Amino acid sequence: MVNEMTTRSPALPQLAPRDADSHKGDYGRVLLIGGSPGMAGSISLSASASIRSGAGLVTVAVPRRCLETVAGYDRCYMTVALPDDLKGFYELAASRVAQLSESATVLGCGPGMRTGVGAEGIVKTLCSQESDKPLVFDADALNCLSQCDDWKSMLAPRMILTPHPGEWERLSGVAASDRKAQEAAAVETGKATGATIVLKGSKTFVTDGKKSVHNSTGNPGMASGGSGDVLTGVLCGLLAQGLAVFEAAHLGVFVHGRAGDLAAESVGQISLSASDLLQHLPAAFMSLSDQ
Ligand SMILES: NC(=O)C1=CN([C@@H]2O[C@H](COP(=O)(O)OP(=O)(O)OC[C@H]3O[C@@H](n4cnc5c(N)ncnc54)[C@H](O)[C@@H]3O)[C@@H](O)[C@H]2O)[C@@H](O)CC1
Ligand SMILES: Nc1ncnc2c1ncn2[C@@H]1O[C@H](COP(=O)(O)OP(=O)(O)O)[C@@H](O)[C@H]1O
Ligand SMILES: [Mg+2]
Repeated sequence: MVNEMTTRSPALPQLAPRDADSHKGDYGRVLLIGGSPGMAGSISLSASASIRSGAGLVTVAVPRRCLETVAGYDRCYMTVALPDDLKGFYELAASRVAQLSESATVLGCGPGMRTGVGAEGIVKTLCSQESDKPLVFDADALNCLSQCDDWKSMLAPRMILTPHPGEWERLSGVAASDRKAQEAAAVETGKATGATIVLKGSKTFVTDGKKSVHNSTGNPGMASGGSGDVLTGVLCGLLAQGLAVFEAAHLGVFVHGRAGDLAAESVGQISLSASDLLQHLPAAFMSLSDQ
């Protein structure tokens, strides 16, 4: 059980107003790593969401075979091709990721990446970096972590993990059907590692072991492929603007759900797609000043 006495539920964080003479360099450089043949759209959704969430510059690193596809989805991010084979990232991709991450201020990894040797190498490389750079792990980055016996020892306070209940079951060993036990495991993991866990669902739970909050926005129209990929990008965008790790997660899930609620008003829950979430992020951010 999540103990109300041991975790605090904080107020919704805010982004600071932009200085009139600020420039893109002031709003962070996001590097997103993921995608594979057949799942090129997932990492593109993340990257577009980072841009819509205020990141100054966004670069997407994808398997070489996906580069043109991903580049064709959106003109606003940059793309980098990594070594690949037919299944996704090749082993040599990890050292290239290490180089690329030097010039990034925020890292996001996992959507559509698959779980081969190359992907595992990337996850291990990112975890082993001596760095304070915020790092978001989603989808197949979490599945790669779950294949490491010592995955908890690889976590650090700079990290946000965004599992859905199936992914959290793979990691924590707690059944997806037992929501309360899954939330308790998230609190324990936050306490033990300092990482922030975003346990997704209809009332997404955010915890770093000291502070916890249940999200109040969102609707079942968001139960559609790619919704979580968008969240990954939103979180990276907020981190790029300097929000602290837990605060970015708290505000990110709220804005993401608000975009879903605005999208549902526009297209209905049945037709709502992850692309609609992207389109409604601007109105969701504008609505924050009404809070
Ligand atoms: N357009 C794209 O290219 C897309 C690619 N995607 C990628 O597809 C790969 C596989 O991800 P999936 O999440 O589909 O596959 P998973 O096998 O991780 O998750 C699906 C299973 O997890 C469990 N689960 C999920 N949500 C749950 C919930 N709320 N409550 C209980 N159980 C739940 C269920 O057992 C479900 O069958 C990832 O790399 C992901 O990023 C998806 O994001 C969909 C869109
Ligand atoms: N019934 C629901 N109510 C509110 N939000 C939901 C609901 N179903 C899904 N979502 C949200 O949609 C996202 C789904 O994430 P995920 O399962 O990772 O999707 P994908 O991997 O397809 O992108 C999460 O942010 C989750 O909170
Ligand atoms: Mg997902």
